Amino acid sequence: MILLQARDVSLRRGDRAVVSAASLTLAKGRVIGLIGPNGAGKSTFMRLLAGLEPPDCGDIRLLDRGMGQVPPALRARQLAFIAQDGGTPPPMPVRALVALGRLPHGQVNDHAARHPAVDHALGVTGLLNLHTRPASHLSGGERARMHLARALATDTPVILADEPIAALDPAHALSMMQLFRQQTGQGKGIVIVLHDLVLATRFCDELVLMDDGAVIRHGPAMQVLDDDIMRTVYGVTVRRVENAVLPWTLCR
Ligand SMILES: Nc1ncnc2c1ncn2[C@@H]1O[C@H](COP(=O)(O)OP(=O)(O)OP(=O)(O)O)[C@@H](O)[C@H]1O
Repeated sequence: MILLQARDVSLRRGDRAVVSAASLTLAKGRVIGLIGPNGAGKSTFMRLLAGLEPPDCGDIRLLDRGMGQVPPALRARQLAFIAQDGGTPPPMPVRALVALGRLPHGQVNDHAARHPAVDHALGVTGLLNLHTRPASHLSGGERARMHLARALATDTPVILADEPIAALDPAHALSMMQLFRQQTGQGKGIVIVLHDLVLATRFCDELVLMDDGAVIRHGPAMQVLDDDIMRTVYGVTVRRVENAVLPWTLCR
């Protein structure tokens, strides 16, 4: 079942084509890693996929409707978007902020804060011990987990996460990727913007590689990330290393 599909979407900012005829198909139970160098257009493409702004041309469908036809309240129950930089959160307790994820379901205040989905989201993101702390006091990594918890509390079939592990230490990055993976067992589809190509290769079913606004490759990681692409797109060479913890290293 296709949850989200973009076909040939483009967007200009000023006189620049920031996204050029980009396509992506997200099926139920899949994790797509959206990768590419800085400035490739990943965050802009994610905003289009999230319906936060319409493309200049091309078509985006969420479940069975054109994105423009999905009422905002329904979209909020079908798709959760975790932005790259959520900014400093308000000084409300973590639990109350995560409970805002119940808003699209019409649940507010104590009713929302006591909802089992909120406890579940706090539990799986490891935030139960911080749930009374003001959200504004969290570290960058804790904040990233809180934004995921809020998305999980909404319980949407589609999750779009823009660099959700950028601020996480290795253990939390791993557990966050495992958590995304587990969500697919519940039928969700997930698109994650990632710069960590090791984790992208390990946890994503498919990679979509952008460069200069365009999707230049998509498919299984081993097909997308060959030495030629690493050199031409990322400007690094890959050196294979025998008997090392990682079997390869990157060099400039
Ligand atoms: N409002 C804007 N006006 C003009 N150019 C913009 C605007 N917003 C983004 N851009 C440009 O569009 C390009 C794509 O930006 P985007 O944030 O989508 O890239 P990205 O792949 O997510 O990058 P990163 O990995 O650094 O987060 C960049 O060159 C950026 O400077």
